[in-house]
Amino acid sequence: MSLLEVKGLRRDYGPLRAVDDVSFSLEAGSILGFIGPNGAGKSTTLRILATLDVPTSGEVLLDGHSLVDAPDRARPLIGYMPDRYGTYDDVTVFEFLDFFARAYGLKGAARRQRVESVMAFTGLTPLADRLTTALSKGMRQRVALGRTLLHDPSLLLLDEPADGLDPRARIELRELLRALADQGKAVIISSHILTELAEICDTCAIIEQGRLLATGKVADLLQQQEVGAAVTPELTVRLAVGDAGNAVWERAERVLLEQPRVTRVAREGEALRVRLELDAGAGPAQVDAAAAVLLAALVAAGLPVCAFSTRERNLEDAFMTVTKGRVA
Ligand SMILES: Nc1ncnc2c1ncn2[C@@H]1O[C@H](COP(=O)(O)OP(=O)(O)OP(=O)(O)O)[C@@H](O)[C@H]1O
Repeated sequence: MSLLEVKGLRRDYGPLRAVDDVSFSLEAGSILGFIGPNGAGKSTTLRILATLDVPTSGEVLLDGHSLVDAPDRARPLIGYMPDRYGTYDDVTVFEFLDFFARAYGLKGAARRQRVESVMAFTGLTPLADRLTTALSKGMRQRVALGRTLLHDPSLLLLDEPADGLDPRARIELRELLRALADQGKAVIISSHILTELAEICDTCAIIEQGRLLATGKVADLLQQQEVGAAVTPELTVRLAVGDAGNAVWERAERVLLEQPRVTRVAREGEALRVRLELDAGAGPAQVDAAAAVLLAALVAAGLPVCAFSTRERNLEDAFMTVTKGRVA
């Protein structure tokens, strides 16, 4: 049996079905990305998994304990970080974590040791005596993550933890989450920042309007979406235009739009983004062949191509295909 089993979860708010027949399972040591646009039902699902809300119907088993029938048994196994978390005024990082360690019933030397080990893991030790209100968002978020780790839970539920973090803090968060998974914890992380989840997660669940549209390993999800759906790779073309101006860019756009597989050309700063449409099931070889035709056409027209690259299909493309582009 998996560490977490979610079966037919539903949550109605009056006439609104916020979560609609959601089922998935999660193994210890793995990271699941929960992707969906605003209002998709991510927070509601995570709140139910955190035992802060009860489902209208369905069942959740955590290590065999029902979250619905025996939430008290399951709670010690859960660490939950909501999308909005606060800290207290006039409290240092150490005091904040120590306060929650007391709340978890840790005592004496064991408590101090636990707080110190959580601070060391999250890189907060040098900031132990800083007021939490004086920290950057990335550091405050680490304090919040540290708080969820104090009782050494088996399942971590992190609601949009990467939201508002700068790129460096995101990379550091990713490394922390990977280390936690390596310790055997199961992690669910929700986000609408798709590309970032692709690098963090082992598996992904795409949710929209309360329903799971696709679940699976990130690599399988990408491959599945390519089978049966038209493949729409993008190319980036840069021209050594210098001061010659718009005429050259416009000529390049015209040449590209005359090519059979090109569906869209857009100028983005000093580059052209070119969208191709290939037949269902097309692979990297077909993308390369189509790209070679375009490059030859540009060069034959005497255009000064200085860079030309294809973009790999990523999780964002899979998401757009699954949701049929209804959401951004
Ligand atoms: N307590 C509530 N009462 C009524 N409706 C609610 C309640 N909580 C959530 N909803 C509605 O349920 C739907 C799902 O909301 P939820 O917060 O789970 O989405 P989400 O995917 O987490 O989105 P976001 O990224 O915006 O937080 C939304 O339509 C929301 O308005």
